Amino acid sequence: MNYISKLARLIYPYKRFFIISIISTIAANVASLFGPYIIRLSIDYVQSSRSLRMIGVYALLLLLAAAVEGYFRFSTRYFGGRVAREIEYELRNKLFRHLQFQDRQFFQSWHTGDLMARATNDLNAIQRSVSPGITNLFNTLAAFVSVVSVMLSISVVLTLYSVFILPLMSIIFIVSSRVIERRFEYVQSSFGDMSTKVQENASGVRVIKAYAQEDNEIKDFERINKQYLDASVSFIKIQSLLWPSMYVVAGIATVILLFIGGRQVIQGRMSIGELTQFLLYIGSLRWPMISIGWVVNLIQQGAASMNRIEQIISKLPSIRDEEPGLREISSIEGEIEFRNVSLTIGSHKILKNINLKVPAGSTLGIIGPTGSGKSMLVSLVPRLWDPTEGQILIDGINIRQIPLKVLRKNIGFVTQDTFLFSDTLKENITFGTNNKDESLVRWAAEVSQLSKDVEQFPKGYETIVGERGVTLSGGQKQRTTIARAIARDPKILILDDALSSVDTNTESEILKRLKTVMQQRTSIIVAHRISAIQNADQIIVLSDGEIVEQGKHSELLELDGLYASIYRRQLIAEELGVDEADSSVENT
Ligand SMILES: Nc1ncnc2c1ncn2[C@@H]1O[C@H](COP(=O)(O)OP(=O)(O)OP(=O)(O)O)[C@@H](O)[C@H]1O
Repeated sequence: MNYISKLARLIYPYKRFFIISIISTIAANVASLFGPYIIRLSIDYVQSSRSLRMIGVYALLLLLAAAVEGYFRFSTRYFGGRVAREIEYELRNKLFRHLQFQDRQFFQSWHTGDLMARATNDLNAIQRSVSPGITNLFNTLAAFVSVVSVMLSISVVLTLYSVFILPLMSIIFIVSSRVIERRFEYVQSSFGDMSTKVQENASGVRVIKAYAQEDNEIKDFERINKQYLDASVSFIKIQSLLWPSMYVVAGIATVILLFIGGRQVIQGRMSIGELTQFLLYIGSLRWPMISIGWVVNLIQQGAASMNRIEQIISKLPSIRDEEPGLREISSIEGEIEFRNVSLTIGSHKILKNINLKVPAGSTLGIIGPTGSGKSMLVSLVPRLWDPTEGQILIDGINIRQIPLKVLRKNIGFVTQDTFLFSDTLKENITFGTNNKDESLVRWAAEVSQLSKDVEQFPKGYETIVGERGVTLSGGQKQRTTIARAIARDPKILILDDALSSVDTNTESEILKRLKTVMQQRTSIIVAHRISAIQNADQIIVLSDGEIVEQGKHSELLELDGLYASIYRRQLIAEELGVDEADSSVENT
């Protein structure tokens, strides 16, 4: 579908405003015919009567014509602009909705800055293509029809000359708009690179400072900013060249018409007033003719931007509810089964033939060297990824048949990388639930052992945590995210290395409380420390994407394999008084 028909569909819901804008354009152009006509009358009057008596009347008429035209120009812009803004608003909401439902793979391949550029500059370009773009197209049409018909009534010869010269302006604009378009696209993509850089620097400021990389970052930013500057300069260069060339063409047109028209006046075939009126009409056609090219340019920019927006909007998330087969399920019990599950990304086999059953209400512990696939395995349960082979069942139902909303509503997932919103602690804890009760917040914070820290905060749960929680310690952030997961009252709780930043005492306090809370629920705990999972009903040891050992703590110790060796190392580390949990797993 071409861009104009896409725009027509977008404009349709606001057709009333759009039609008012078009009618106003026509009215404004008709009103604009009166000014030159009144001037002609006044010139001819002065010339023939040699008196200024009627000039006051003509001046008043001129003012009246200008006021009427002004009113309709306002109405054209207001209603046209309103339609364009409404369309921009709709598209921005649509874009945001789409982004919300995209999967992780999508965000891996798109940079934030690029997405930001699309949500701002590109939507703005689409808006401008409607108004002043499309509205100006109607203005040109109305101006051309009304002015040329009056010009014809004054002098056919002069009109024919004008009709040949004036389109030159549009042609120059259209030819150069191709170059403008290319340069504009480059400006847009440079802007995207620059936004990405600023955004990454703002969120990664701690790392940059810790590695003393400020100078390098500044240099790198200056390079990207320079690229943006160069792109913008080359864009404005061609744009600035354009206008003088337009005025040259307009000047030539006036000279030719003055010459031919002058001769007609001398020959008595035309009055001075008529020639003036004619020249004024030519002047008033200058902008509508130029604007044809400008409008083509705006529409091309809008079309390019629409393509960029559609690249996102048309992309269906690969993880979504798939009819048919979707079951009407409103709640789950929590039994989880992995059946021959494998996950391959690119050519990397991340999980290999996982078979595992976690009964409802039980606890599964997962341990294994770093990169062995623990996080990937647990992220399959809320369908953050889908397995490439095999299936995952909850209560015996393939999770692809469970509505995503129901599935995720029943899962409390504490991810490895803690993310907090720059809001209050209370809002962060109740993020996943509509229940904002103080008692719920206190209870969740008590279970996650955050409450004692909050007592020290002057504003308690109303404390703003700063962007991504910068004002909290790593352990406090982790415990806030645990509280957030518990506050949802989930049937399945997944802690992905969520106890790594708390000391072993706090860890055991949290686990003790969780045990009571999670009595009727299923828990999956991914950890590097054996202490976090040793009381689990079942433990699996992952290595290179495979389950290499499975059983209870005592059984795994008896097996004397990978698990037992991790355990021995951690015992030694504990005796030595160092927390070597992570390296023990890795070194094993
Ligand atoms: N988003 C991703 N895209 C592609 N590959 C990924 C992605 N995330 C992880 N991997 C790969 O999958 C493998 C398993 O990663 P995973 O995060 O599950 O390991 P892990 O056992 O949780 O490690 P750790 O203990 O360090 O958290 C790794 O080799 C990693 O490179």
